[in-house]
Amino acid sequence: MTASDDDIQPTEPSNSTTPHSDTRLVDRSKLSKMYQHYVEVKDKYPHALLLYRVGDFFETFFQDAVTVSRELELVLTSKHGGEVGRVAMTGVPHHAWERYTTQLVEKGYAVVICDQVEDASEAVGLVRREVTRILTPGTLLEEGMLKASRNNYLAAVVIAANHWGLAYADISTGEFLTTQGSDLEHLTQELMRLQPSEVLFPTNAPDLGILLRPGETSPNLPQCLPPAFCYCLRSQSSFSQGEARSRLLQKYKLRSLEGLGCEHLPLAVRAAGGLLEYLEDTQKENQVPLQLLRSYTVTDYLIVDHQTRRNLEITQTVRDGTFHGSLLWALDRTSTAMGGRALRRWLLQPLIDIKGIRARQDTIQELVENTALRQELRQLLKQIYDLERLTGRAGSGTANAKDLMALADSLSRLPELAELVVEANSPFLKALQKVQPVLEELAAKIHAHIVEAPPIHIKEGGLIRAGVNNLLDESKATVEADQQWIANLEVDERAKTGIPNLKVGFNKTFGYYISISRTKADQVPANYIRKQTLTNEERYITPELKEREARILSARDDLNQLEYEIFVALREEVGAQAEIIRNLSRAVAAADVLCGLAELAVNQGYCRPEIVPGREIEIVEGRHPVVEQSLPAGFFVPNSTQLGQQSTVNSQQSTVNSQQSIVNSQQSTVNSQQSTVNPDLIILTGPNASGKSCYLRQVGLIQLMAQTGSFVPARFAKLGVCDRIFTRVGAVDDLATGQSTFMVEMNETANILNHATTRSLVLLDEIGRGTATFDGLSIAWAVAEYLATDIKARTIFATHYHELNELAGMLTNVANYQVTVKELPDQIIFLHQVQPGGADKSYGIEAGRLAGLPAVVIKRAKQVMGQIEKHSKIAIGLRENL
Ligand SMILES: Nc1ncnc2c1ncn2[C@@H]1O[C@H](COP(=O)(O)OP(=O)(O)OP(=O)(O)O)[C@@H](O)[C@H]1O
Repeated sequence: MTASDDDIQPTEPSNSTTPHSDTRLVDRSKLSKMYQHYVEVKDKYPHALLLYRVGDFFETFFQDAVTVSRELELVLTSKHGGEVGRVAMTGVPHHAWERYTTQLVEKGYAVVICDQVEDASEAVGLVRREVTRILTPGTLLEEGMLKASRNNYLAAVVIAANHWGLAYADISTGEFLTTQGSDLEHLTQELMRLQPSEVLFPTNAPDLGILLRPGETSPNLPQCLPPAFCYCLRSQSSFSQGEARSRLLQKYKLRSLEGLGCEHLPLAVRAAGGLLEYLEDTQKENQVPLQLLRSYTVTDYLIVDHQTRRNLEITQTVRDGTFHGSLLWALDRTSTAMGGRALRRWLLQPLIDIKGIRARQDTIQELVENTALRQELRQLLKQIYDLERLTGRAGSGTANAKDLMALADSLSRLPELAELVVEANSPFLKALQKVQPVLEELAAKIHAHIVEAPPIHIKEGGLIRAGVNNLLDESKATVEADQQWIANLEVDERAKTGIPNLKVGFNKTFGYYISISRTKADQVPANYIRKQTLTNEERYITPELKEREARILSARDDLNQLEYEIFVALREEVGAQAEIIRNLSRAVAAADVLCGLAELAVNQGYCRPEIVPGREIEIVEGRHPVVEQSLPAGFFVPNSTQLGQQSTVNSQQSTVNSQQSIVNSQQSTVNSQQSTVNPDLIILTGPNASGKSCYLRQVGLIQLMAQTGSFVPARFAKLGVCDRIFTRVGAVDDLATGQSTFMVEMNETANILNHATTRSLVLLDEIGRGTATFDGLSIAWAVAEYLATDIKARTIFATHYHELNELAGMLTNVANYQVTVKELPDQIIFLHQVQPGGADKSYGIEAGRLAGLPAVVIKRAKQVMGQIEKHSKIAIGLRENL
C-alpha cells in the first residue's frame, strides 16, 4: 500500500486556500475533467502511487502528491483543480520518470504509470490517457531499475498449519520455481536465501492489495515470514487449489502438472498459481515470458541457514555489509551479467548430489588444463550481453532498438562459442556446442532490419534500414526529395530575389519559413506571405513551401508509424523465441561461472576436492579464500583439517572408552595424536587474534565451495557431502528484536542442537561467553558433549575455556587443537598455525599487561587464575559422579 493512505489523516481542507490532499473526501462533481479522470484511475489503484502524464511531466495529486514529495524530497505544490479550488501536486519531468520511480519502488511502493496515448495537439477535448505500466518491487523489467549482478525475485507463499508452499519468479529473466515443505523454519530460510523484493501472501484481511513495506507489520502476516521484505496481501481465491491449478495448466497448455513435477505438491501449485494471477493482474500490457515452471525440494540442496550465510560472509561482510570482502567477491571472475547472477545463486544453494558436483568439477578441470580454451572462452563471453534480460524485455514489449541490437550481437557470438568448444568433453561445455539455426537467423534478421546505431526512442523513426520494406523506402524517397527541394530553395530564392543573406529555417511553431533581414524587406517578391516580424528579420512563407512542408510532416508521421510497426513485429519474433534463447543463456551463464572458477583455481592455486559419500573432511594445507586474497602473497599460513570418523565406533563404544580413558588434558592430547581415526569434534583453543575464527570459517567455506562444484584453496581435499552447515560466531546484540547477546547465542545454539545431524558440519565460535563464567563453561561443555556423543556432527568448537580440553580424555571422537603463538619476553608472535594439543594459556593477562594495566592488577589476576585452575578438574568430578 502507499503510506499515503495511512499516513495522511483524511481531513477536509480547513479553508479554500489549503489544497485538497485526499481523493476520498473531495467533491468529485466539482473537479475539472482531467482531475475527475485522475480520481477514477486512482480508485482502481488505491494502494499504488499514481504518476499521471500532463504535458512534459508526470504529476501526482492529492494524497500521492504528499507521499511522493516526502519520499523524494520534492516540492509539494498545488494546482487549480476546478470548482473545488486547489489540489496538492508534485511532478517529475517525464524523461526522468524511471529514476524517480526506481527510488519509490526501492522504498517499497507500487507505482502506476498513466501516460498520454494520443498526441496532445491532435486531441479533441481531454487528451486520452491510459495506464501503461504497473511497477511493483517484484515485477520490474526496466534495465535501469534492476541490479545486473542479482536476481529480482517475486515470491508467493501459502501456509497451511505447519506446511507451506513457496513459488518464486524473476520476471526479468523468466526463472520460475516452486516448492513445498513441512517445516516452517525451512520456509523462513528459503525466503532469506532468495531475498525477494516482494512476497505475495493470500489472506482474507479487508485491506487486500495492500503492499506492506519492509518493517511494516500486520496481524495478517504469520511470524515465520521475515519482516525485512515487502508483502502484498492478495485474495485467497487465486491461491485456491482449483483456480491455481487450472491457471497453470492454461498457461503452459498442459493437461496435467506431472511434467512440471508438481502434480502432487498442492501447496507448491497454489503458490505458483497465485503468483501467475498477480502477474496477469499487474502486467496487462507486458506479456511476461516465463520459463517452464520447475519444482524443487529444499533438502535436495545443502542447507545453509541465514545466520550461517551471514557468518560465512557469502555475499556480504558481517561488519559493514559490503560486497567487497565477501566470498562472492573473492570468487567472482565471471565475464557476463548472467554468469555473475548464476554464481551468486550457486553459492547460495550448493548441491548435495555428488554427480552434479562432479559434473561442474569436470568442466572446471577441463578449463584448468586447457589454458588456450579458457582464455578464448573468457574473451568471447565478454562480448555477450545480458541475453536473459534482453529476451525478457523483448518478450514483454519493453525492449527498444538498442536492446534488440545488443541481443542480435550476442546471439551472433553463439556460433563462435559453439565452434570454440567443439572438441570439449565436459558436460557444461558440450551444452554450448549446438546453437539452433533459428537463433542465427534471428540475429541476422535483426542486423538486416535495424540501423547500426539506433536511437533510444522507438516512435520517432530512424530505426529501420533501407531495403527492408518497399513502402517505407518509397515514402522515404519522397520525403527526401521534398527535403532536397527545401534545401535547394535557399540557393534558388537567393538567385531569384538577389538577396544574398536570404535563409530557409524551421521552427516548431511555424514550420518552414524564409527569413530575410528587415533592411531587404522591400525586395521581397509578391508571392511571399509575411508570417512573423522579429527585431532584425522578417519571416515569410510561400504556398509551395507550405505544401511541401505538409507533405513532409504527414509522410514523416506515417514513416515513423511504419518503422514502429516493423520494429514491433521484429520484437515479437524475438519474444516468440524466448524459451530457446533463455535455455542457451542458462548454458552460457553456467559455462561462464565455471570458466571463472577455473581461472580462479589457476591463479590462486586451488585443488579439485575429491567428493565422497562418506563423512570425512580431510583438508591438507587449507586456506581462507577471502583472507588469503586480502593479504600479500605468501603471507597466509595454510592449515590442515581432519574430521569425521570413518571407523564404525558407535556411541556405546565411545562412552565405554571414555570411562577407561586417561583423565588429564595433557594425556588426552597425546591420546588424540596417536589415534588413527579422525575426530568428530575438535576443541580449538588459542589466544585472542591467533586465528581461531579464521580457521573455523576456512573449513566451512572450503566445504561450501566444494559443494558448489568449485575447486578449493588447499593442497589436497577429500570431502564427504554435508547436509547442512551451521555456524555460531561472535556475539552481537539483536537490537531489532530486543534480544540480549546471550539469548541470541542460546537461540542459535538451540537451533543447531535441534537440527544438526551426523552429516552436518557445525562451526562454533565462543559459546557461553555472554553469561557468568561458570554458567557459560557448563553450557559450553554440555553442548560440546551432546554434539560429540548424541549427534556426532562434525564440529569445530573454538573456545577460550581451556577446561573443554578435558573432554578429549573422556570421548574418543574428540580431539584438541590449538593455534600456536611464539612467546618472546615482551611480545607474542602469532604463528597462525593450527596444531594438535590444547593451549594451556590464554595470554589474556599478558595482553592486559601489554595494554598497560597496573602491575598490581596483573599480579593479583595471576593469583586468582592460580586458584581457579586448582578447581578446574571437571572431568574427574564428572567421572566420580558416574
Ligand atoms: N592462517 C592465517 N594466516 C595469516 N593470517 C591469519 C591466519 N589466521 C588469521 N590470521 C590473521 O589474524 C587475524 C585474527 O584472526 P582471528 O579473528 O581468526 O583470531 P581469533 O583467534 O578468532 O581471535 P579472538 O579469539 O579474539 O576472536 C585475522 O584478521 C587474520 O588477518
